[in-house]
Amino acid sequence: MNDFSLDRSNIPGVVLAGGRSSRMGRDKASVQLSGRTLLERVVEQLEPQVSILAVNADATPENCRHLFIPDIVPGKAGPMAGIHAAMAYGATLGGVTHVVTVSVDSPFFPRDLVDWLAAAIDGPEKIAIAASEGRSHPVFGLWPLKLADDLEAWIATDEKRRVRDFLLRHDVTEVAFPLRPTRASLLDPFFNVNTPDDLAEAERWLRVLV
Ligand SMILES: Nc1nc2c(ncn2[C@@H]2O[C@H](COP(=O)(O)OP(=O)(O)OP(=O)(O)O)[C@@H](O)[C@H]2O)c(=O)[nH]1
Ligand SMILES: [Mg+2]
Repeated sequence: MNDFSLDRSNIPGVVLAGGRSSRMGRDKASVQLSGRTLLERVVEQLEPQVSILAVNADATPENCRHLFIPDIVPGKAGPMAGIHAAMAYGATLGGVTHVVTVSVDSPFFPRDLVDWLAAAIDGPEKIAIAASEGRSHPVFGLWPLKLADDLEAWIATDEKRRVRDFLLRHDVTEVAFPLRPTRASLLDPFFNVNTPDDLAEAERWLRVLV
């Protein structure tokens, strides 16, 4: 019998806001979507879902008013470096087993993200990852702190450091989220703002949200 029970009241949240933003051409965290930065929107969406919130990147984002945790692995090593920093941060807090991560460039992610990811955790080494429309979104995950050492070793040796390759090593559950009804068509809640065109599309979605 599995007697592990995740403490839902003690899940820290980390916004991954690093990377190159090469497709956007400027730092995505400080890009404005209808008068507010992507970082502010994502922080506001995550804050009520977690016990404490931190912002992570390889370098401090502009005008960041939140608790900031830098990547420990240097050199813009990719999202897994941010997830590693998030795990290390979780380990500095008492009684934490899992930490949740979200991406700074997905402003419409679900308000019940953490509840549903948490419901899928049935062991201290289980990872839960979000999915929609049959695709997984592994940057939206609930990560066991127990995997921090394995992740650190993997980052040091894996050349590509793809999130999906790390997941292949571990016990992972995908949690499928529904599309969000709007006044227009259905919105994928994990819609990702990578380019200036995506930003214009996000502005259009904002106008039809209900
Ligand atoms: N901490 C940290 N986060 C990262 C790093 N690289 C990407 N991310 C985050 O991972 C998520 C997915 O990033 P992408 O949109 O794939 O890539 P990007 O580097 O931000 O942008 P592109 O250069 O256009 O690919 C976002 O939340 C990024 O902020 C990194 O080196 N460190
Ligand atoms: Mg992206």
